[in-house]
Amino acid sequence: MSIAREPDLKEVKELKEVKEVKEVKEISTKYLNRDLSWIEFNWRVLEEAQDASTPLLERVKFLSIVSSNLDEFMSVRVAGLKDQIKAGYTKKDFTGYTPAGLIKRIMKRTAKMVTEQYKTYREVTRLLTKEGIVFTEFEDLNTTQKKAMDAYYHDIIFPVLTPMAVDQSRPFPLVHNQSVYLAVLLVREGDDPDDEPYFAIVQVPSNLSRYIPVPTRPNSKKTEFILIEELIEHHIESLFSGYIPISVHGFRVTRNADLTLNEEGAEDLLEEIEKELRRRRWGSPVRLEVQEGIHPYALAQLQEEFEIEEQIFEIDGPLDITYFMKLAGTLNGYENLRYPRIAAKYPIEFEDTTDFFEVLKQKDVLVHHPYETFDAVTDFIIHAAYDPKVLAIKMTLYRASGNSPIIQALARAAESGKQVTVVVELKARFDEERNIAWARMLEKSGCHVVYGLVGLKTHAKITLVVRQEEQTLRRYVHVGTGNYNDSTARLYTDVGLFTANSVIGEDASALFNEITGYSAPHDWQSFAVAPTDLKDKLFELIEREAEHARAGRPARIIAKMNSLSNQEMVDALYAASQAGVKIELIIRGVCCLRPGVPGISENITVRSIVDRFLEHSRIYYFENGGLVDVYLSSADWMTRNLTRRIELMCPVLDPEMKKVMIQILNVTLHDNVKARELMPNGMYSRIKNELTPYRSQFEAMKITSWKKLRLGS
Ligand SMILES: Nc1ncnc2c1ncn2[C@@H]1O[C@H](COP(=O)(O)OP(=O)(O)OP(=O)(O)O)[C@@H](O)[C@H]1O
Repeated sequence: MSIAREPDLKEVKELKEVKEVKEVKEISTKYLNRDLSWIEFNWRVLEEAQDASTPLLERVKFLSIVSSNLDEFMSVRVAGLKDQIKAGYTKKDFTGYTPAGLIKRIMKRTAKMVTEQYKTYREVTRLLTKEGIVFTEFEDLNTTQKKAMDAYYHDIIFPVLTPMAVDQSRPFPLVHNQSVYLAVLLVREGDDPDDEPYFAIVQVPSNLSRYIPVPTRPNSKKTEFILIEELIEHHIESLFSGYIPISVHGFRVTRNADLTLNEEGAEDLLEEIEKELRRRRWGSPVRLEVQEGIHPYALAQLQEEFEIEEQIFEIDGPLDITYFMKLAGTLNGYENLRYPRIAAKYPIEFEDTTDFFEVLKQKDVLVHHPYETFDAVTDFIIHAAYDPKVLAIKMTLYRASGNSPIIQALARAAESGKQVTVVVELKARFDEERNIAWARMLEKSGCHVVYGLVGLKTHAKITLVVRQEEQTLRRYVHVGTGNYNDSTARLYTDVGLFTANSVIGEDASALFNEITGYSAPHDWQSFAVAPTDLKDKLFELIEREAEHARAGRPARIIAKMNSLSNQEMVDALYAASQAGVKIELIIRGVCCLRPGVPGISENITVRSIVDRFLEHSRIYYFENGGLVDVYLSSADWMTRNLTRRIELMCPVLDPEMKKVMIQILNVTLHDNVKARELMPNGMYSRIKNELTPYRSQFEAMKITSWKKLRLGS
């Protein structure tokens, strides 16, 4: 008979460790990690670049997107984790990772991704060569071409270059964020070549094109280019007379891009942001990319300067291939290597009229971009700006295009005496500078420019037009899931609702009053707004489905968004799944929910579509026992959207337009070509079924009118 005894100290420790490991396992089997999930998203983008059925110049674009996505990920997410490590933070997140553990996993997976990306780069450039688009090395040019490139170097490049020596008297110069540099090792003429080399860096001018067109060879149809760094490298001696270059390799540093704003203490937010933007250029280094084969001495110099030991990528190809986007966009001809131009339709409701207001008095209009043109939105705002009966226009601006016709219309409206209020989000990441310029320009033309609420980003996309009609004032509203940006609206899928519904109009007024004034949180009639009540409203809607399921009534949730990473939202969905609700999630990017786990999430499926257009619309469907509710929203189900931003969820009340929203979801759910399903292990796999191939974005382009479409559910 064994006698029970207290475990000794060693055993207690072991037991504790086992328990901890078990807990971590339990936690990590329940949730997927946000950053690792993001990496899987970027792999899907890379797969578009690898897909032989993607037109060649589109593959070139996808390669560029992989790079720019990775740049942002490093400068924001990895930078954040490094900050946490520096601050001694060792707690695990809800997916079971400590910052140090997570960074290790991230590095392993991204290193593999970059290797794969450059393999694809080589394949794509090989295919481009076959099509007559050639990146040439200097040595392969003919005499005439060499002469032309010599002249280009001496006349255009050389005058702007600055060789920067690094020695005892000249410390390492400040290296710009994400700019390509050359690291040069030299020996003095006449010195022993085995002496310690001299070290210098040269910035590749970022205001000159990365690729330089080379004159065409006789009787050739080829379009040839040479990379600017190749030209500089070839002429490197011109910068160091009396010295012999022994090695030249590119490098690039990515810095922490987070703004640390003191919004409370800032007297002028605009100036505070400008100041921070200047500081951001010198944020701490988070990643070092070097060209493969870099001399160990040069690498050691860089490592020491940037204090980077782990986040180093050796690149077998040109650094920073984001220039591929511009190249693919500006190459003349080669239409056979691109997706055919999309013939975006004008929404039929507005087709035969110039009076938007008259149409909207009769019914709501829902538009689906880019299949229906964003011109309808721009025209609506221009129409409002010129309409003598319009008294006021209020609008939020998060990211506008370079030469935005909407901004011009707002300025014109203010100049003609209308009350124009624009909530410009100065903190929209990477668009801060542009937004500051807009804000100044709009202010000059007489608009009331508001920067939103302290500590919150205004991410809601809404326009309110107030119009004098006979004896009454009528409100017209546009609410969207995408930015008021006519350029990205051609590439991103989004929905927008135009309505004269008075309930929505009153809520829109109240929302602007909350943002621009001192109004207390509102009792919304139709909206749900973050950070005050959107999350609770979503919980309520999810729980209502669970109630329906428990009572045996029809219960189903379909939610389309870009990312799902808020733990409480994931838990709410798990609970609904366990109550028997059928949940279909269409999530393009990050998803922390692990679907298909028995007892936790077996009623949940998650699919992701990465295709020609960036899936961007946020649409939420609740079956509600048969009395379906459908919403559009600016918010993803991420903590930042639900707690640190002003976000909006608006119901689609018009029954016809509700049907349109459901059709959009149906079309998306039918995809069995570009859709991938998230597996319980966190990996994505292409949907395999016996049905006829159905590529939702291509089918959507064929739809002449979303209003007339009927699909089975
Ligand atoms: N077809 C595509 N597939 C995948 N990624 C794409 C595609 N087109 C563009 N992108 C990338 O998507 C990024 C924008 O995605 P994101 O969801 O962050 O948009 P956003 O407008 O910033 O979103 P938000 O509404 O949250 O502000 C771009 O920077 C671009 O690199």
